[in-house]
Amino acid sequence: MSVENQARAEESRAFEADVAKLLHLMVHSVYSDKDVFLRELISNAADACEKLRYEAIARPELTGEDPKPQIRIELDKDKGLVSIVDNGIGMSRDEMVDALGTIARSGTKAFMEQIEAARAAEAEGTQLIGQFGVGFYSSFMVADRVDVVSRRAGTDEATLWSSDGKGTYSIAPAALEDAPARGTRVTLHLMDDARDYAERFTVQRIVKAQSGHVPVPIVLVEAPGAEPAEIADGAALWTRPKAEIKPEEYADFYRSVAGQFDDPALTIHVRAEGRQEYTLLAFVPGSRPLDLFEPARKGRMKLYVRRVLITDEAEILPGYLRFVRGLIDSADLPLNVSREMIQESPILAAIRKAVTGRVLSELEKLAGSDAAAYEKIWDSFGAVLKEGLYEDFERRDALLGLARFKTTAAKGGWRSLKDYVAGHRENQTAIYYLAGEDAARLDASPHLEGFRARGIEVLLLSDPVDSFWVTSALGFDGKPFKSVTQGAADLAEIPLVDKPAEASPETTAAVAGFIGFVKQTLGEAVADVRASERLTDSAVCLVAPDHGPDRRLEKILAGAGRLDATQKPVLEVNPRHAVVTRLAAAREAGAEPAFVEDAARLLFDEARILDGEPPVDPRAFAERLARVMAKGLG
Ligand SMILES: Nc1ncnc2c1ncn2[C@@H]1O[C@H](COP(=O)(O)OP(=O)(O)OP(=O)(O)O)[C@@H](O)[C@H]1O
Repeated sequence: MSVENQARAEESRAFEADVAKLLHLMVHSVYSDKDVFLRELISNAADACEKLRYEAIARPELTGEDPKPQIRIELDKDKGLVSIVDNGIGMSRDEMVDALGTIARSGTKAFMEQIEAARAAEAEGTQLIGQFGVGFYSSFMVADRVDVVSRRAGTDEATLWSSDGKGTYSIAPAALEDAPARGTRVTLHLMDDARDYAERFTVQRIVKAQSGHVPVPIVLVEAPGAEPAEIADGAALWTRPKAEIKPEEYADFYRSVAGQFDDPALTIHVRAEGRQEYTLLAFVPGSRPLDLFEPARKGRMKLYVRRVLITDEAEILPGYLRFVRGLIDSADLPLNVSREMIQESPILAAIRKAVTGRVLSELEKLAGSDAAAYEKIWDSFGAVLKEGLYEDFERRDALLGLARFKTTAAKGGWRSLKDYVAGHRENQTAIYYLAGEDAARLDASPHLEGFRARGIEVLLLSDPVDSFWVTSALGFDGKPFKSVTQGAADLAEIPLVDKPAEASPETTAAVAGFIGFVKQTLGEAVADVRASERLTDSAVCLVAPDHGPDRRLEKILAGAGRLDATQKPVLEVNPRHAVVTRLAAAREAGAEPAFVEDAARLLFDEARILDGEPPVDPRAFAERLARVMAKGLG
């Protein structure tokens, strides 16, 4: 043996820091339902079989005389052992070090953060945590030692990985007679309180409930030397006729394919014939997966070609549908070319298009038939779907039709644009919106006063993505989107709800003079100062100039360094407000100019504060306020 090989022969290694942390959490278990470890190991075994099925197309010698994929669960009650054995692709020594000593999956990192946050807050985190699968490491919830022996297909080397989950693992060559002829054996040395998992009935129950539909047959060997008995037939669920599949079967399959624990909110199972022939089995999850807002925005759809798994992260659906889980099985794609070539095939491009359209039309159908179920989906995934409004020009109208909004009239519920337009006021020419941080705060914004007084509904847009699409969308049903914080509000044509229609009272000469004075005083700080049409109760507010970007969008762009200088705002003054009319009258009557100037600057700062910004100069603001109050007290 060479020196180098000797050094590689047996080693003890420390887990990557994140793995150690995850293992610690696993052992001091956060899961109430420990059964999940079996599902995770079976799913890894099935993936390994499917990977081999694919590699064997180009290299049939890899499967040799044992072409039929199989997962075997072996129990040894006396010794407290349970083993999951597969004849899949197997792992080389290096692959084992990579796969079983690090965390590759982004969802797992998010999962850990979630647990830690829940623990820090001493919150009831387990409910939430129980919704996510965490892979191989979950074995350590039930085992105090895990041995993995693996032999990669087509090689004559086997490796043994072993760990007690306490910070280190060992890795060493294994004798071929101790390893499967091909594939992997994972052996769990069960903890005393987990010995039940070596019982036939327990295992059968769990497999039936969680893994009955994995596309690889599963056999059970209930004791050393016993005859293997099939407990799952490995028939791919999606190849069966829809009418024969029960909702529970779909739900089980969804859980195993999506790694979720809930029920799907929507199941789509279609067999397309004609120009492209494929089967789509897709699910909208019942709750948000943890990696939903990962910057990579990766989808998790599996791509099969005639039941051979090509990849489990195929880019089949656009980024804004990344929450949809499931698979496509195509009959037309070529199998004997590389994965990359399959993914670049024009046939797949056509399938992508058709499948995206199909998912959207199924969502629309649900919105029509069961509004409450659809709104629940919107609650979870609306913010993601809205990304499509600026990314997918072709489907923008369909997406606008699917969109739901909080509005000033919706009383906490959701409104569609169709309903908004149907309820529009006489002479109303636009769909009005207000964008900002949270819907409740938006609802209290002074900009809405004039709209409320006229019974005009305003969309309250509080998702970060809103400011992006709303400025590029052309409109809906012929009506443009218009921000209530932008430009002059031409509301004069729309009658007030409570009072008889009347023109706004003439701005008196004194008020006009005062507004001119404010403008002169503020000078370069504002683009303009004008009498407001939109205010009824508040004295002042800030708006964007007629042709400038919405003020919130402007803040986002400036924050991201994509806008050099922000535009100056327009200060709108309510000519009917008591403070304004009395200040105007006082000025006419010869009040001290310094006092009126203080008041003018205070009004500007008041408008900034209402917009969530600090006064221009907090110290000067405090001094002015003190002077004006002192004067008020006589
Ligand atoms: N039975 C097995 N055969 C071959 N490789 C395996 C087997 N079990 C685990 N692995 C390897 O170990 C890796 C880590 O497994 P783990 O269950 O932690 O996450 P994962 O399977 O990648 O994630 P997911 O469960 O989301 O697919 C796998 O990606 C795979 O490369």
